[in-house]
Amino acid sequence: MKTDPISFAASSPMRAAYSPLTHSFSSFKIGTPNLDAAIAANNSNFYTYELLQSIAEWLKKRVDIRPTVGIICGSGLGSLADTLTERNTFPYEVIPHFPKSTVHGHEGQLVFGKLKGVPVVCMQGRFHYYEGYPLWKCSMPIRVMKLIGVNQLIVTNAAGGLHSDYQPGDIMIMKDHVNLMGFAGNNPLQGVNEERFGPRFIAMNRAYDKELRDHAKKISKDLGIESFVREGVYAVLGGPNFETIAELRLLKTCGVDAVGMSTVHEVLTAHHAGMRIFAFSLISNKCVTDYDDDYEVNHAEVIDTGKMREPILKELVTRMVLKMSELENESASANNIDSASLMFDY
Ligand SMILES: O=P(O)(O)O[C@H]1O[C@H](CO)[C@@H](O)[C@H]1O
Ligand SMILES: Nc1nc2[nH]cnc2c(=O)[nH]1
Repeated sequence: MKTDPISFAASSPMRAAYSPLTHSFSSFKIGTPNLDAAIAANNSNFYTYELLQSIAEWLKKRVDIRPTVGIICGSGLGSLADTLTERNTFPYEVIPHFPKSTVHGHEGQLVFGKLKGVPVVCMQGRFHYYEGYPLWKCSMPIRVMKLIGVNQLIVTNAAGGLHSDYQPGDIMIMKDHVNLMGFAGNNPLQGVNEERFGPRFIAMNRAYDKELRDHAKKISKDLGIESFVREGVYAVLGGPNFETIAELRLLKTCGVDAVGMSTVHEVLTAHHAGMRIFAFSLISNKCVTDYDDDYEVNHAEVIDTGKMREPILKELVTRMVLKMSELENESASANNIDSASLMFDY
């Protein structure tokens, strides 16, 4: 049986309707006046598997490169995509059904190309909840990437440094997150589950791949940048305002090291789809937790820190992509050996 939202709604005696206003689903009994029209209108806001497949096919028809690694560029980090060769760029507004990027420092385009010969696809600009998009819409490109063949994802963001030792310009490898929006009942995986991507309930303790984190630490040593590479916990808030002092003090007592307004919805969607994930924050500003401190964070500073760290981040991401490609080749040949030995067993 198909499990996409529209066929589910059509086959269920109770029907689920999505409200774009509250970003929530509600159930109605069949026979409610105007229900079919309401369902059609509301569900047209939800991407079915088939619609996502059609977006992936649209892209595949226009580009020869078949990437297995995806990269999401955070605020001020879009230049990571400039390193790509054999580039093929699609502004979001030309891709069918894609939202538009509205934030300064997010170019708003999908870039296919090669990094030192490895095929990759880059989101040069992402979607945030505060732009007015529900989380499932913000993370839709991850599912499109999956359907194109991406199974490893590098997620980057700019974040405020809450940990007392963190300085602007530090790089924090994400080992975990606190999903504050999820605490409040807002999650990109809400609604009818699409089993073709992943199961209804997912464990999160291994979402941030340990092996990839270890490789990133090793690469940081090789690059001589280990003195400003940290490992920590990121918390997501809805934004667009930066945090109050009281909020930051609360988060600090909860073990949060860095604060941002993105990434978690993408990680949830990617992990649900079985992707291997490496994520890091560029600490773009300090978080003020002292009422006597007059410093005020601003978005321009966030972007400037990204520019300042551009060369080293490009190098880190390039080396991680090469490592991820190597790991994938190793696991592909291990699988071939496994299936060959199975053939002998029989
Ligand atoms: O998380 P990214 O997209 O890097 O951007 C971060 O920077 C912006 C605030 O300056 C917010 O969008 C925050 O989430
Ligand atoms: N929420 C939040 N997001 C950010 N993005 C960059 N800096 C910050 C910050 O201090 N707080």
